[in-house]
Amino acid sequence: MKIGIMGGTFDPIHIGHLLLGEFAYEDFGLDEIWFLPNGNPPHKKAEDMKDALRHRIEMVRRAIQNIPYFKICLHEANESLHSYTYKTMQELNELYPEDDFYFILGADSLFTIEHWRYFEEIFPTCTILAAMRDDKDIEDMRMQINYLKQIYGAKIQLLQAPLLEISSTVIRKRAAKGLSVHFMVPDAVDEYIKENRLYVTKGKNKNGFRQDK
Ligand SMILES: Nc1ncnc2c1ncn2[C@@H]1O[C@H](COP(=O)(O)OP(=O)(O)OP(=O)(O)O)[C@@H](O)[C@H]1O
Ligand SMILES: O=C(O)c1ccc[n+]([C@@H]2O[C@H](COP(=O)([O-])O)[C@@H](O)[C@H]2O)c1
Repeated sequence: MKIGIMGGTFDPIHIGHLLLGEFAYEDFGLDEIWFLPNGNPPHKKAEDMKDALRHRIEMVRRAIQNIPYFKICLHEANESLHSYTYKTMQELNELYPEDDFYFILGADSLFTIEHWRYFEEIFPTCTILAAMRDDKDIEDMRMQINYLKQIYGAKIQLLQAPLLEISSTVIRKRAAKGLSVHFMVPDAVDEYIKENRLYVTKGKNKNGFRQDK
């Protein structure tokens, strides 16, 4: 099978993530997309992420529940260990030797990938599908893709999905102010955020969720 891996913090999952999954699925003829919530991402503050994993996972579950080719992969769902993409991808290749993996990411991730742990070891494990995002224009993307291909022998393809200026940060900020996040997240996620009062209180709330300034 051809499996797309949509890795993220998903704090919360939003329609930008889902559209990347959908376009990767169609344009590259993938069989399944696995949403991979990271447990304890090394690049985000541990104290900010504490206790939030359960909610992040539940929001992913609800967002994808009616789409048969979208699955959740809990390989990194461990709060007490840092999750590193090179390690996860090596392990997924060992667990599923018959399958081909496609790691889906946005432009911001493509431009910082050289700062990831043992990033060169990611390239033999998958094809990267890189989508445009925000301020990066297509020429910058093409140059970065060619650079990573030439220097590291990476397999990278441009993923052409609709440009959406949407981020989990904006959603958290709006929810914190009591503003609507309707249409930015699926209805089931919107309801979950409201029911659990995620992102709402001043300082850190009882769920340990981040509060953005
Ligand atoms: N609107 C978007 N367009 C393209 N790529 C996106 C978009 N939102 C997220 N991504 C990509 O999805 C992956 C997971 O993103 P993540 O879960 O960190 O969401 P985020 O919106 O970037 O979160 P935050 O605002 O908290 O940093 C990353 O590779 C990121 O580049
Ligand atoms: O392995 C690393 O060092 C590493 C550093 C930064 C990000 N990542 C992965 O990149 C994906 C997108 O990350 P993020 O921060 O945008 O949610 C997600 O799967 C992270 O685990 C991985």
